Amino acid sequence: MQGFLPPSISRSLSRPVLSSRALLPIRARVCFAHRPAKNSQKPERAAANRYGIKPSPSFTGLGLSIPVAVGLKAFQTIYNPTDAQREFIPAILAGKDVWIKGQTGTGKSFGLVLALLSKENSEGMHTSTSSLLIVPHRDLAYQFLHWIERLMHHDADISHPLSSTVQVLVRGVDDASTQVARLCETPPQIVIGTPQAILDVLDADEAALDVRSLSTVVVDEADYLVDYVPTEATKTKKQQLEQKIKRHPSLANQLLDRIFAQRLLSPESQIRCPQLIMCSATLHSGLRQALFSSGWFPRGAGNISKVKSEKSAIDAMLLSTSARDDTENVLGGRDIVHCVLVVSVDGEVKNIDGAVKAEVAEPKAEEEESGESLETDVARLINLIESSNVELPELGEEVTARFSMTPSPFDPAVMEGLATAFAVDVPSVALLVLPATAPVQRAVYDLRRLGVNACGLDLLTLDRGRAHLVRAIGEPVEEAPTMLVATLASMRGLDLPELSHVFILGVPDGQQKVDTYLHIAGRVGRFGRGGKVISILEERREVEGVDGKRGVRDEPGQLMRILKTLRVQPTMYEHFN
Ligand SMILES: Nc1ncnc2c1ncn2[C@@H]1O[C@H](COP(=O)(O)OP(=O)(O)OP(=O)(O)O)[C@@H](O)[C@H]1O
Repeated sequence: MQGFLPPSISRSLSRPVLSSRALLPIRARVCFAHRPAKNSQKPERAAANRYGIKPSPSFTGLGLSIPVAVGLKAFQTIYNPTDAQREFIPAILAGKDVWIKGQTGTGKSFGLVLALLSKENSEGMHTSTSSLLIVPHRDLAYQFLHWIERLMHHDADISHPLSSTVQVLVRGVDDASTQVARLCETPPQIVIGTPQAILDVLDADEAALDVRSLSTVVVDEADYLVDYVPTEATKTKKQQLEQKIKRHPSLANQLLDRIFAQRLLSPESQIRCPQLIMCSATLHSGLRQALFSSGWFPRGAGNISKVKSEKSAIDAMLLSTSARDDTENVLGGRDIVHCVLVVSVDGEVKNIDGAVKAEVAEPKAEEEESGESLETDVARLINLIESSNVELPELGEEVTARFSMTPSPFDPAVMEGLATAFAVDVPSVALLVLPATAPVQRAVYDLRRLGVNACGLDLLTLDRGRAHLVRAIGEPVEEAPTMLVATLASMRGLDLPELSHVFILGVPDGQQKVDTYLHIAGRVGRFGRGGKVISILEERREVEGVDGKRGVRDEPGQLMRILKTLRVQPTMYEHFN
């Protein structure tokens, strides 16, 4: 890292100036040369002693630092790296620019964390920030924070504060000046933030986060954050998009332009800039072209290690019907079942035409096995409604009062269908994904009134929200099954281990509908687990447009086109046969 530092900062470093890139073979020695003097025990041994175990050689063999490999013991299901992690972790540690593409839920983001923590000195205090991790939304930032806390601060013995390892920059929690003060007081090894919040801090005080001292910049969910023109767009559409991007570049583009400003100014020179890592389940050729011409990478881009992991780590996890390398639309998860429910104008809920019976018999709820049917489900639902807490304390009295007097934007029949499907099938936690601009609180209110234990997805402030990150799979849950409500803008990349069902209201909107569906569906079926994705749609109907013209809205038709691209055949949701 120090190779990039301005002389003033390099001089101020108390530790020896060594390049992590050049010193991979002696990484452990470099990493631990800077532990606090009070601890004379060799850091490798100290870290291993905390658990009385040796870290897995399969992880340390990749160059992960010993404390990180030991910290993995806090994750009781992680024993060996995936093939993809085996490929990209050494590439990152060697300082290469890397693009990582692989199915949802295959450990890309987690592997990134392991690599970033193993770069430079992962223990003790830091003089400047070495890694910047750019994420699309705050909940993903908190998920990364939570992983790092578990990996590096799992033990009361650890003397340095979490804020010296990692800090989060997101809007709506602290203002920029508080964040600046915190960064100056304790420069963390890693900063995780949304583009907007990082730009806010840079505008408030550029020195608080010196981008020239960064050794690594990571963009997670890169295709969501970075501007690009899809190759399949028509010529006119391409021209429109190119102009729009020129006039209004995304915040991530603005941030990356700022970080790589020197290289953009003199592309021919060999100015050393941070290594740049792009990661997503969907890195299309349009984005790859945009990255090649962005100027952020060194000319020629011969240094890029392209890691494409569909076939390697996760052979066992490929959805057999949808592993299509050519379209780049690959669904993670072997056992994801896709269901589509259509709600008619008069409120009837049924499976979409063409849905097939589930191939493998699903585990049946006790009451179904005893011969009871949907009537029992409905009775259970009515019970839930009667016993539900309609005071909605988390929403506040004022909001509750306002909602009780205003009509809901959600179709009541659709919400009822959703509540029934939830009541009859969800054992623990489900996620409801709304369109990007839909009001989350209103959906929570409507669902609560239907007896659903709903709450807005919030991994920061709600204890029970955060609990969903921590709880181990299969751990008994005390509270009633929960429906976490999020929008399309806030679900990318999230990993909630106990999630079994994702409900999608309507058809994913936006430019890349197929990708969006794939990312939503990818919240379940992670790391070999199963799951159900249930879309709830209005039946095809005539609607009046904003211009007063009448048209047809055909949600079932639109969704079937998406599923066809993914080579997915909808499965019957048996409760609605
Ligand atoms: N080597 C491993 N062995 C077992 N489990 C792992 C391993 N690496 C990661 N995991 C687990 O896999 C889950 C998914 O990881 P992660 O969120 O990194 O996937 P992802 O590929 O980034 O997904 P997405 O594309 O949706 O962002 C996490 O619960 C993580 O703890």
